Amino acid sequence: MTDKGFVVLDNVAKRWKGQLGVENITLDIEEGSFVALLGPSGCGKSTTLRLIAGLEAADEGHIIIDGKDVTHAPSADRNLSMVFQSYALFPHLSVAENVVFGMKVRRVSKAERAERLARALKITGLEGLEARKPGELSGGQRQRVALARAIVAGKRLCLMDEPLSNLDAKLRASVRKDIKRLQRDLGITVIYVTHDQTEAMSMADKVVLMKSGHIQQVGSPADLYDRPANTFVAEFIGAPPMALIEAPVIGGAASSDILGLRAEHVRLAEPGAGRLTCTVAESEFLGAETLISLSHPGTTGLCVLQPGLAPVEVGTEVSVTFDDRDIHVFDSEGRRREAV
Ligand SMILES: Nc1ncnc2c1ncn2[C@@H]1O[C@H](COP(=O)(O)OP(=O)(O)OP(=O)(O)O)[C@@H](O)[C@H]1O
Repeated sequence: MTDKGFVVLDNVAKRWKGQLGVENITLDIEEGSFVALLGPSGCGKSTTLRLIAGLEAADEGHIIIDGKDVTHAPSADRNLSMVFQSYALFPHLSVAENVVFGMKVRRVSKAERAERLARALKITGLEGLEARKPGELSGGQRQRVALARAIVAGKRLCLMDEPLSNLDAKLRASVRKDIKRLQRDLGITVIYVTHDQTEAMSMADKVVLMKSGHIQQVGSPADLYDRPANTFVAEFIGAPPMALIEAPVIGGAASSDILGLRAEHVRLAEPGAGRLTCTVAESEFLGAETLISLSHPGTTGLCVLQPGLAPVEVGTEVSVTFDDRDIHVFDSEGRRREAV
């Protein structure tokens, strides 16, 4: 275990009546970084966040925040703020009252409240809206109020659980940028739960990808994309996900290895001149390019990207090729063969 990180989880586990929440969670989070907990529904993201927040008690392991063992400390003693997907705003209070509410409870002086409120409203672009009630705001504005409330708390650690999930795609993209900018400008540490890989990949310095209560890989977005630790990571990260191919399909020799290929590394070849002959299963025009999905026995998710609108008919045969250096190799258990 290292004691260097700002937030350290050492072999943390949580179970309910024997049912697994999370297990073997070991993390070392640097101060000032943006860490995304990513994974499919039920993988343990929220449980991990709630353990850090002190909303759940760990059954095993230790949680350290800013050098202090808080494993058994109540939430209020952990010196952090939280933002949830539900906004959790008081409907009968104005924007300003919602933002300063926590400070009032903590008996922060009136002058300081006013100063921190003005700063938070400016940072979140809510100036002029302070007298409105949450019901008179858009979803994005409400989410900004929740962010402003977390900012005025002035904590160095902010935990966010799917804060954008109630917003439409366009708003999500813009609030995503706001959150990232805020985190950078304020220099705070953010631990952010999401099931959306675009959100995690675009915002985080470090992504923690989870599955069934266990961490699969911790790394930068580029690490996860370029050097997935196993086939789960390979198929979870990237749109389209990495194609998986049984080794004998292209290798000739019988092997239980699984090979991975990203769409951008697959090229169309002259008929019969490529390494695989596949059938076009689907062709999707995405605007700048066309995503052509291919079917071939022993492969899943094989596809090729063509610039612009590619005139390829579903059901036709195409030959594809790729370079050996772009092939990822996983063993029969799905683990990456080279060190990650
Ligand atoms: N209070 C609880 N009692 C029993 N089991 C729970 C409880 N909270 C969570 N779990 C279980 O723990 C596992 C992890 O749940 P968790 O909510 O952390 O997942 P998640 O990745 O955040 O999922 P989602 O994206 O759907 O919110 C799940 O199997 C869930 O059913």
